[in-house]
Amino acid sequence: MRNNKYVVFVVNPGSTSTKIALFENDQKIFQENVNHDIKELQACRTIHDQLPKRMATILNAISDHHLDLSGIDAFAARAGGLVGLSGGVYRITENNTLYETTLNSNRHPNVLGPQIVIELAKIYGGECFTVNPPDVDELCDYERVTGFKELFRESRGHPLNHKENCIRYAQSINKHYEDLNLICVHLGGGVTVGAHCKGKLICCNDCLSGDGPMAPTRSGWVPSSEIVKMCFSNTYTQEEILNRISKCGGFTDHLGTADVQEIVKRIEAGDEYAALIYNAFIYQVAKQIGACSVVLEGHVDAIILTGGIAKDDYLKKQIRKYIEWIAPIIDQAGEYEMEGLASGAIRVLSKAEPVKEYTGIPIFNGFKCKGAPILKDYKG
Ligand SMILES: Nc1ncnc2c1ncn2[C@@H]1O[C@H](COP(=O)(O)OP(=O)(O)O)[C@@H](O)[C@H]1O
Ligand SMILES: CCCC(=O)OP(=O)(O)O
Repeated sequence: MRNNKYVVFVVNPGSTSTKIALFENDQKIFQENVNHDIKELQACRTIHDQLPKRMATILNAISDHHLDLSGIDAFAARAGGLVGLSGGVYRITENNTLYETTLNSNRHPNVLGPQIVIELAKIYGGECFTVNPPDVDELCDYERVTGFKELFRESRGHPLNHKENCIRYAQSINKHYEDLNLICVHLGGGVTVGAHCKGKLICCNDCLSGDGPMAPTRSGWVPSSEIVKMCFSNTYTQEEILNRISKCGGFTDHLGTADVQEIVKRIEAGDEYAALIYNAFIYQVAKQIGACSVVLEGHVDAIILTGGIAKDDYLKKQIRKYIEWIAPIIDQAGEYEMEGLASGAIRVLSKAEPVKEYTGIPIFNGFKCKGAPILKDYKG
């Protein structure tokens, strides 16, 4: 502690950026967002090969900005690559199951979070946590059912940012998150559109599995039979196809960049193909918002737009035309992931909330109804 305040350093490795921030209690005293060149990241064979670059970015920022980490209480990082789990704050240590699981996952750069904070804690001291990881799973059963009896849908997205945005919006109108029905739209390197029904994220696209709208670095939905044909064409490796779905599909595939500001400049300069792709993206996001409004049976208190792309005025103008009839649109462009990570760590440090230990046992263990296949037959 410093001056009776908890000191927490936050690390957020995203698909297009590394964000860091320093908090004293709920006061953010420093934040830096480093946007990486997507081609440079893709040149790394695995996500784990990105670690030295991301680590150097962070250590340079600490030294360039003379950040004082003395008396640090905790490091909090976005993590990922876990099985479906309940929401909350999870401990990270060098030999716990959570840490080991992220070492063995290559799905998204957020799996680097635990390694980064463990290294920082070795230098500066302090405990390590992650908060509401992307794998938090509160889906309703209808969301899980697919047309293949051995496959079920999982939730993988941005619950940290979704929930922090919903909580803050609820507070702004003197209500509780648990009293409202909200649609939260995270528009970042990955894109998720979720229906929050009285405090539970009951419907959300899995943005790492080709589900939902396309995104700067994700394919989104693509007809399955066409992908199957590509898989068996002897032209692509499994890794190449998976990468196109979850790492370099979407804007990167079509336009060679994940940078929306660059795409908007191209559109303004008359690039018709860039306009087609970006307008189709806006249409796909709007369509998913419509789907969420149906899930909530039309009782939608607000639609919250968040994430880096929500800063784009053109997108906000265009999307409004499709969705303004559903509910008020709340502009919360940017994100509250850093605040969500810091406040989770502080809740645990101050004993306002118990810390959880990750077990590696998935929260969903099969449908409860008579006649449903037993879980070992499913592949999530
Ligand atoms: N001012 C802006 N206007 C439009 N797009 C932006 C702006 N700032 C960032 N973006 C876009 O937002 C996306 C990254 O969003 P962000 O929420 O920071 O993502 P992540 O954490 O997933 O890397 C990128 O496509 C980036 O080009
Ligand atoms: C694992 C899903 C989280 C995600 O997609 O994050 P980014 O949008 O930061 O890539």
